[in-house]
Amino acid sequence: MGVTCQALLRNHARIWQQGIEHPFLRQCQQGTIQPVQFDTWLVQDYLFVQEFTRMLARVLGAAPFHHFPVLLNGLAALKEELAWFELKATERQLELDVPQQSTCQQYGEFMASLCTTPYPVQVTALWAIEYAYNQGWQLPGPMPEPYAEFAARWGNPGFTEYVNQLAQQADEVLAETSAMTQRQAEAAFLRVATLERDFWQMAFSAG
Ligand SMILES: Cc1ncc(CO)c(N)n1
Repeated sequence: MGVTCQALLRNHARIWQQGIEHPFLRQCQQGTIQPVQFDTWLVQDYLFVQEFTRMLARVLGAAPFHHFPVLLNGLAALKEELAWFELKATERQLELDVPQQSTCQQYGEFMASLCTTPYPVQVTALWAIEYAYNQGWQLPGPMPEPYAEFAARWGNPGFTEYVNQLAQQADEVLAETSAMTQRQAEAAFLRVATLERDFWQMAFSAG
């Protein structure tokens, strides 16, 4: 049996769950997260999205042409998302010109390293990164203010549809690739799950 996105989730359910379920998200849903924790996440995630945008641009550069529409939609959405982060930071009076914390830096280095891997590995990692936030922000259930719009950003049906399209594109190329590349895609998936857990923990430990 070849690797598919569903198979990765099934075979690594526990480590995946650790990447998408965290006290940080639970406490957002309960309204008990501390401002310093939330603000640390907000600023570091803005820095993350800058690196993630670079990654998506490189994935586009490696993609077959018929995958362009979905990836270009993703890039356009990130343009809007970066501006939204800047607005949220202004509202909360947060300084965005700060260093990346170690976990954010490690995540950035991982995303940069993907450019030397075959496209099926890159698109699997891309799907996993987006699906982690899609599930992570959705699973706790509706969030109270001021967190509702954060949950809606990654939990909304349009974003869910985008993530499903990424899974389809990943599955298509995974089916045609070598066993070695499939193993590399699996390793990238596991690395995303671990980095996601670490990223929540980084913010949760702030203050
Ligand atoms: C840490 C992290 N993972 C994923 C995304 C996007 O899906 C994000 N904004 N931040």
